[in-house]
Amino acid sequence: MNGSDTARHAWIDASAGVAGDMLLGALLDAGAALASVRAAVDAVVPGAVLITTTEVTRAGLRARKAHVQVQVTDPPHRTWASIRTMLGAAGLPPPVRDRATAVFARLAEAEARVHGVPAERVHFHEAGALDAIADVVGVCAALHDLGVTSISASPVAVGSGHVRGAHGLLPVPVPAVTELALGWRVLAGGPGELATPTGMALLRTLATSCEDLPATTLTAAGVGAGGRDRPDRANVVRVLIGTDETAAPHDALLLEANVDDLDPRLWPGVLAGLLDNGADDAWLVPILMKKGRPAHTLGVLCAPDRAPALRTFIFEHTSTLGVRESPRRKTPLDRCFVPVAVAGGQVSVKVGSHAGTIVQVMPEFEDVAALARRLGRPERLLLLEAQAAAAAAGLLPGAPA
Ligand SMILES: O=C([S-])c1cc(C(=O)S)c[n+]([C@@H]2O[C@H](COP(=O)(O)O)[C@@H](O)[C@H]2O)c1
Ligand code: NI
Repeated sequence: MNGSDTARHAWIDASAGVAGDMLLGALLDAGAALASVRAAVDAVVPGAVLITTTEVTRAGLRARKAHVQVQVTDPPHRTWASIRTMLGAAGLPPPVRDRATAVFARLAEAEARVHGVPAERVHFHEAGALDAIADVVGVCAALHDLGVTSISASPVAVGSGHVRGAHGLLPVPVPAVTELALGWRVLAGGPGELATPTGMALLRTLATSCEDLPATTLTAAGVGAGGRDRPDRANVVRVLIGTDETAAPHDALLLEANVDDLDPRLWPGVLAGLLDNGADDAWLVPILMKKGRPAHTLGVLCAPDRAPALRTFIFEHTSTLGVRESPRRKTPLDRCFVPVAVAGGQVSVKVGSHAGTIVQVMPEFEDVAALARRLGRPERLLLLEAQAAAAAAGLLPGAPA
């Protein structure tokens, strides 16, 4: 994943439609590493699919086509419940696992409503299941690799007419897309099936608002191709990624809970687990509660899209009966990490700047501690040496960033 913790917003242009492989192609075209995508998909369905890309043209525009080739003969039918288990057991980075699970849950709920069966019993058919796993896990891994922290999307062209599939002739938008589109702006946009269930489930789960391209500093763009080439309109999904270089305040949520009855030995694991699950920060404040009980307030700061997973984590790992939350404005400094050499090794130095001037220079303490252990030297001295090395490299408060 991109090493910086700068906020990155991805805007999906679905004005010509959306499908899972188109979105995957667009994110790979925007710079996501194919190796990261393959590793994530392979962790869920080892050796079952091969993902490649080719450059193609669609109505004369260059675009990247993602190909998902199924490598196994006779793949099994998979229920939503079995896919959820596979995603949970694959050892994916938590944001990838949680986003992919949420997308499949939404897809399964839509199919369940359309077919009138419980979501737990929804089947993803044979090769289609592997295809959908590759698209969903691949897209979530690509977003993670690109360091995307928030997503919005345009209105979606869903198509018109009819399409022939496992259920015979279906009207377009197909029923699952119609379910998934509830609450989103859509238009026909042309003949044929322009939005597929997997593409629509990805968009509806990952994007938090339907909007025109928001004001941003564009840093990357990718074009993902659909299967067919139409002369009248490029059959593509575009992804535009912006980085807020001025580090303007952005939305965050503060989750809080007062707890007076958790075994104190559990708290370090809780705080570490919250950070592993995407919290920006997690801390405890000692308090005196009702009835004179010594207790703690757990505080968790996070991006809004991480709140559902973090709320669940708090309920599973602490004894609280509720979590309150409040919106916060965050103004982060622009940050980057610079490696500096010290006797016997290297330490990463976090450099914070504001309006083009360095204001904070701090060696990463974990690096210092690890090097001190390896060299058998005092942490205090290595910390001073790293600060001196940073200063010698011109990394000083007041210097231009
Ligand atoms: O297999 C099923 S249950 C199925 C349901 C529906 C409904 O709308 S219900 C639609 N389809 C069609 O399958 C292909 C593949 O879709 P992906 O999302 O996997 O790309 C597509 O044409 C759907 O309309 C299948
Ligand atoms: Ni269906």
